[in-house]
Amino acid sequence: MNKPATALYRLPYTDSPILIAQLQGEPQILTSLQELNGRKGFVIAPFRLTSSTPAVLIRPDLIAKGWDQIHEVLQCHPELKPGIISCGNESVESSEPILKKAYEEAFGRFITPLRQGQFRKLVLSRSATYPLPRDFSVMDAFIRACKEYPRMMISLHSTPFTGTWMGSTPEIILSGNGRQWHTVALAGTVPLIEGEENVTWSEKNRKEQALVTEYIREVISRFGTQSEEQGPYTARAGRLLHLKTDFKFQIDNPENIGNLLEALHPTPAVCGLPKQEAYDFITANEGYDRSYYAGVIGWTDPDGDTNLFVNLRCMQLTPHSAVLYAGGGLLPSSDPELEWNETLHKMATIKNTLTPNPRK
Ligand SMILES: C=C(O[C@@H]1C=C(C(=O)O)C=C[C@H]1O)C(=O)O
Repeated sequence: MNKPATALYRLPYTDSPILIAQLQGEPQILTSLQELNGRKGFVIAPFRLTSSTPAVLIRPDLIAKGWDQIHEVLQCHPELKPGIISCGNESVESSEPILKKAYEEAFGRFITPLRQGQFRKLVLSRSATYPLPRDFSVMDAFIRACKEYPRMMISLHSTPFTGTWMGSTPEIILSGNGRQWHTVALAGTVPLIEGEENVTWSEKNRKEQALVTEYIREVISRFGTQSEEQGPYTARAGRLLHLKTDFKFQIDNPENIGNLLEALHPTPAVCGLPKQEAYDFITANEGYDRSYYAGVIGWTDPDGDTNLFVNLRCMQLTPHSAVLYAGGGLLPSSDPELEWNETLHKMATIKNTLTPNPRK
């Protein structure tokens, strides 16, 4: 029998994780984000829906809140324990020079149409595979991520359809309840150096983020009333800084947030502009499958709180390896070396949780 579908997550600025588990049957497969209208559960949706990467909804047969309750539940239901413990020793590590060469080639495919004016922005991403350290415990990694990244949403989810993923994302796609909703335009990245959060943002970073703001403003104007905008301001995410604009808005019918989600996802923070063309271009030219990276994860409840995030700074776990994912927004002025370094910095967010003594 398959292991039950589970999701363990910790919201930003809280210290109380939540465990959701479906005890009977398989999670529901969704054919679009719109199908979330009126539905409750933990969502795992890919960047692009395919038959091998469906969107799924974990039905909350069991909900445990806080470590005490979670430990109690795991004692009664050991089958819900996140199961990956490393078997070590497989040689799975991707070679960095090979990865960099593939990235530079993809960069070349992306930058040409950007410079020809076919796109205003394109997000280029990549993956890298690392062996899991001997005795790796995913639960320990989750706890380390919770401690290390108090401002991020930490998640660890596993279903027979989607596999096991862990991540620390800084990006809300949609949160709220009743009529009050919140989303963000998050883009532009620099490393945090000696804790200094007061940085001057380059023209490229400001432009990149402004394009996301413009897009989200337009989507909200179609769905919401009374939108309030705050930003852009500098927001810390682990050892990185981003530019962020908050949108607070009202919607009349929270039953239909699936429609809004379908319109928002994927935003130009992970895709590009114009949206559909960028989406098709990325699918055809990025050179790998993003799978659940840059998709949507989180809790949705038409009668309570909804907290949905973009699945970033994440990895897929197998018994031997972790596949890490990261990307960044390209504009016509982008430089390949800087963009490659940005993917290294972003990957380090989740890579640092693999071992007990990460790089400081
Ligand atoms: C694409 C990622 O992050 C997104 C892209 C950013 C950028 O291009 O600067 C910044 C934050 C996120 O919206 C990622 O983490 O992989």
